[in-house]
Amino acid sequence: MQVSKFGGASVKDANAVRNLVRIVEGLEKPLVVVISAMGKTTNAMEALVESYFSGNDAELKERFRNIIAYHEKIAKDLFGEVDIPELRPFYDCVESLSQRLEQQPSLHFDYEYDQIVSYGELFSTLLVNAYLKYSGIRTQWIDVRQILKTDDLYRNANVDWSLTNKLMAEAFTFEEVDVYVTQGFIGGTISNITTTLGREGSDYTAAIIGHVMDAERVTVWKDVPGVLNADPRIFPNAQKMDTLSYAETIELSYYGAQVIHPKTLKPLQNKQIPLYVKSFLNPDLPGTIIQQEGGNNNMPIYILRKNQVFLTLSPRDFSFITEGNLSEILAVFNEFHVRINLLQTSALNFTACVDNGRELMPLLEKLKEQLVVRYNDNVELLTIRHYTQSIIEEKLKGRTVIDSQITRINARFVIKTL
Ligand SMILES: Nc1ncnc2c1ncn2[C@@H]1O[C@H](COP(=O)(O)OP(=O)(O)O)[C@@H](O)[C@H]1O
Ligand SMILES: N[C@@H](CC(=O)OP(=O)(O)O)C(=O)O
Repeated sequence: MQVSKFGGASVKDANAVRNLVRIVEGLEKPLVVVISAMGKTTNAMEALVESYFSGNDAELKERFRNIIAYHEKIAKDLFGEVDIPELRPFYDCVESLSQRLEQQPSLHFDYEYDQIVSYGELFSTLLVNAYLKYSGIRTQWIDVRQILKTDDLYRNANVDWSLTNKLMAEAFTFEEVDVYVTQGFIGGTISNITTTLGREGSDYTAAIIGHVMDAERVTVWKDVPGVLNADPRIFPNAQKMDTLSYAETIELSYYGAQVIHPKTLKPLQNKQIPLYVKSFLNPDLPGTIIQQEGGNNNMPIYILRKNQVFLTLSPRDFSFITEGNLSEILAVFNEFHVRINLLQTSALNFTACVDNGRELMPLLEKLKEQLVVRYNDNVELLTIRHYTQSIIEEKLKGRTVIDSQITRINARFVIKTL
């Protein structure tokens, strides 16, 4: 069997869904199709959670209406009308979200987040499944929360592999079914409480299913021709790489190349399942193949992480940074779920480049209890893999460098945002 994952951009409107159906028609069966929320729905869902949590009722209602109207328009464009039995499951799901939003939130933000944001994937899979069926494909919709089991670390849940193995093998039998349609990004605890796997986690879901079901291959369908040596939105001359090793790809995603979620590679590498990154705009093109032995090219690769904050922490009493206080500082970052993208230490300073998210301010408050905290926001982190001196000079021309870290393969620079 195979697994194909379609991200938000590939289901952003009715034409995109029709294109997905054409691709699915052409793919070898049996097949599991993993789908993300439509377009930018997860961002809209996050905004909905903010309104819900802050108790802003007017804003909540407005945001809810907009999300439903967006999905309804896609349904209307696909089916011509919305009052049809095929769309019943979708409307039941809308009703269930509406009822949840009527209730008072608990005090647990991450829990509430997962319960609400997960509707993005439920809506998209219900609509796409209805349209695949309507187009004559033998599909079945699967609620992934019943078979992808996790712990209850909301917003960043960990997979329970043995339970997931058992439940997926029981669910994906392919009896009178050619294509299962299921959700990326979300899972469920053993008590059936919804969890999520971390933003952009649908690639990871495809890899989990591929691993558990011993898939021949996993394909992620993107709006780019494959993995490029840079983000084409930032570096327009970016070139596609035909093959990559798992190891090189995991490095790229670790440093922040948005195209693949970093957790995706391990489940595939462990079973030597090839990962294809292909364009849903040009499905006949070969894309990038990621497997054990990738191409042996040393093409320079550029990864720019935007919206970073550069932190400098120093002990209050001039005591120097030791292994002991280092481990305490790192434990605080871990506790607040703030990922360190670049780390350096000196006698008196601990410096780190981190994402500028909602967890940052509470983290800084906690660190200030023990340390002097200084920070510089509005910075970016540029990583150049397989660099040369002339490439560094070219890319840093006119930029203010705040910090740098150079190893044999990577040159990394914290630079001021232009
Ligand atoms: N090295 C890269 N190669 C290809 N695309 C990249 C790279 N780095 C960043 N991107 C961006 O990743 C986007 C695709 O990934 P993503 O938005 O996560 O897709 P999806 O939401 O469909 O899974 C592209 O539109 C591209 O702008
Ligand atoms: N919808 C989720 C999961 C995801 O992976 O989406 P996409 O495949 O569109 O990046 C998110 O936006 O985080």
